[in-house]
Amino acid sequence: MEVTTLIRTVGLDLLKPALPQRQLDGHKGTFGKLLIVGGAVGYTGAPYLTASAAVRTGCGLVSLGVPKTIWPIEAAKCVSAMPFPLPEKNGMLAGKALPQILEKLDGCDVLALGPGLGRGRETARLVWELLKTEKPLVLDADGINALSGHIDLLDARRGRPTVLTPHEVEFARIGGDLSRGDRERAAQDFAMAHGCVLVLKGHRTVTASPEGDVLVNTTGGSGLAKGGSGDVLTGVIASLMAQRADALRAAAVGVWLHGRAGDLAEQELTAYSVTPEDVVRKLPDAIREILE
Ligand SMILES: NC(=O)C1=CN([C@@H]2O[C@H](COP(=O)(O)OP(=O)(O)OC[C@H]3O[C@@H](n4cnc5c(N)ncnc54)[C@H](OP(=O)(O)O)[C@@H]3O)[C@@H](O)[C@H]2O)[C@@H](O)CC1
Ligand SMILES: Nc1ncnc2c1ncn2[C@@H]1O[C@H](COP(=O)(O)OP(=O)(O)O)[C@@H](O)[C@H]1O
Repeated sequence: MEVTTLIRTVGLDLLKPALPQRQLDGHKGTFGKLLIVGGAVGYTGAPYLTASAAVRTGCGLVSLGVPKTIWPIEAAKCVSAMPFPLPEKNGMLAGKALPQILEKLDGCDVLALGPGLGRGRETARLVWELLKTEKPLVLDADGINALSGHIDLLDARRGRPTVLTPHEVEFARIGGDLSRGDRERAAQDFAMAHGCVLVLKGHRTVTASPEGDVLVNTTGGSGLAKGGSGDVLTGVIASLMAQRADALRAAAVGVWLHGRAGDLAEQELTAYSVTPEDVVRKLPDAIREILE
């Protein structure tokens, strides 16, 4: 089937109605419960960045499941989220962690899976099992890598809200075709073929929906080209989904906010000196621009 690509640029017309409302008398449960699963020995920053960004973007309750060896680090860093320890093997989450993750997920609205997870056989199997959840899912980093050769597990989620956030190398690993040099078309083809919202990261990130929508982002620059920036983006998108934004809007607003926060951080600190933590710190100013 030939699909006409209608490419739209993300602007305030789309952003204003898509940002979840804050009910004045809402309590923490009103604003959603997010479970983040990730982290490994060597990747302690990634889950911390995801959790910080999720809290800063408005999610009511953020839980963070990490391998037990790194749990004391996350517990010390993430005072506004709730890190908990999980069984591990070789510094990465073990298959034995599955029942505990599922129990926690039962009480949550959204799962964000992958930041800093590492690439091992057992963690991949864990990802395969967690893909079966009915809950909305944001899959990033090594969560995406675990899909390599197992894309049928993504296809089986069709109809359930699923956002994938690959950079170009991760996109290629799961069958994304950039050989024509057309990022918009490649993202659209993938999203439609696999029934997910696909966020193809990079300068001018492309967000595509299973229905064929293609949204091109205009915010963000080279200050974001640092390890950990993508982990921040995952937290922003998952937080918006926990606040009941649908997957496409959460992805489009999340990408814009993340890029705009990066731009504002660059203005203050230069593109050289911005860190992913600075991007998290600038999220409130980016949110304010949508609200005003
Ligand atoms: N603080 C922490 O804890 C952090 C933890 N992290 C965790 O590390 C894990 C591995 O994630 P990863 O993304 O670093 O590794 P991988 O998937 O092998 O690909 C990366 C390589 O691909 C290449 N590349 C080429 N084009 C590219 C493009 N457009 N966009 C991006 N990359 C592009 C480029 O290679 P190069 O150009 O150097 O040849 C690049 O080096 C994962 O779990 C993640 O969450 C990180 O988030 C960092 C902070
Ligand atoms: N030059 C750039 N312009 C705009 N955004 C960028 C640029 N370089 C990187 N980014 C953004 O920064 C993030 C990097 O994510 P990723 O490559 O997954 O890094 P990591 O896994 O280390 O966090 C993505 O959201 C990407 O779109």
